[in-house]
Amino acid sequence: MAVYTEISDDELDALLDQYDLGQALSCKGIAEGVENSNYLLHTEAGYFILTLYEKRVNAKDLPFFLGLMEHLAAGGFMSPTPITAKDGSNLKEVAGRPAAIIEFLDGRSVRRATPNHCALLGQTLALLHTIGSDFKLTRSNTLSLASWRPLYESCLNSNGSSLEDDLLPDIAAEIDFLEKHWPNDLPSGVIHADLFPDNIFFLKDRVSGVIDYYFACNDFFAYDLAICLNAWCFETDGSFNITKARKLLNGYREVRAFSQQELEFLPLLCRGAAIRFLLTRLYDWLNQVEGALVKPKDPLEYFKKLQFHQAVTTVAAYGLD
Ligand SMILES: Nc1ncnc2c1ncn2[C@@H]1O[C@H](COP(=O)(O)OP(=O)(O)O)[C@@H](O)[C@H]1O
Ligand SMILES: N[C@@H](CCOP(=O)(O)O)C(=O)O
Repeated sequence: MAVYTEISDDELDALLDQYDLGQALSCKGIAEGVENSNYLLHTEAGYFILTLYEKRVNAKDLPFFLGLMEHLAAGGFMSPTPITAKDGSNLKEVAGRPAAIIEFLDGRSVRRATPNHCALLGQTLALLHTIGSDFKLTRSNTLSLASWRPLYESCLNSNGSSLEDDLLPDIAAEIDFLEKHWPNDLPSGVIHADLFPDNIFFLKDRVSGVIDYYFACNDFFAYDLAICLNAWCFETDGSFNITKARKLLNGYREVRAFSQQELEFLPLLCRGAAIRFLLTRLYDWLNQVEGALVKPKDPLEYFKKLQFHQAVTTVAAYGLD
């Protein structure tokens, strides 16, 4: 359960006094997520998500994240909208943390994605890129290439286990490689940057919600695809499911066409996406927050994904001709 910050009844009442949502009927910590504290808030006006922003979220980025959610929803995308308080703002403070109340979306994330879910994911991602393209605010990707070496170095300085130590030379070599070969001119715009299966809700055969915009930024569209290939197209035994990859990529290009260059760079972008999640997971593994109700994610899973992409030479490995 990701709850780093507890809120008292008085703090909750004081927050709700600032909204037109009536009194709180219940407020329960949510048993998913790793980044922020999330509560399922039930008030006289209905159900909402109360999010308290934690360590990785810089308060100065919140207008970008909350504004993006509003922009996407206004464009017909299935993003929740932040709720506006009586004073017109959508950002408040609770228990010393920045906080927002967000529209609750129906639907469920899938535990075992099928190829059909991957096709819907591809269409949805391309829709997000298209609708997001005229969003006026910008935010650079603070977890891209430039951040990987400092993140790696901070892992070196932690007291890790011998298992992590064994990986470190390979990670260093990979960062060297990525620094030499990372592209600097691919089609770019607003990307989600964390579109894992827990961040999409489905209702029957359609996508009913896309949540968790707290890594969203401006970066290569194809990097977002690389993140999704990693998060959705490997099975629990570590094998790569080429059918899911093909469905994801074909679903995407039904809505937005790839350039030849994007396809050529896809294997490299997948390596970068694997290093990004490997490093943040490793960092979190080595720096667990005492007393927090959260289950850290496995960094090794992303080391194995990295090894798969290191052996890829063309997009044929991802199911494309
Ligand atoms: N708008 C929403 N509607 C319904 N449930 C939500 C919504 N936002 C978050 N949740 C629930 O809260 C969980 C954690 O949210 P998430 O944004 O992924 O947290 P974190 O930022 O910590 O990763 C989700 O898995 C989902 O169960
Ligand atoms: N998706 C990341 C961790 C961030 O999790 P989320 O709860 O914000 O989706 C990972 O798997 O490492």
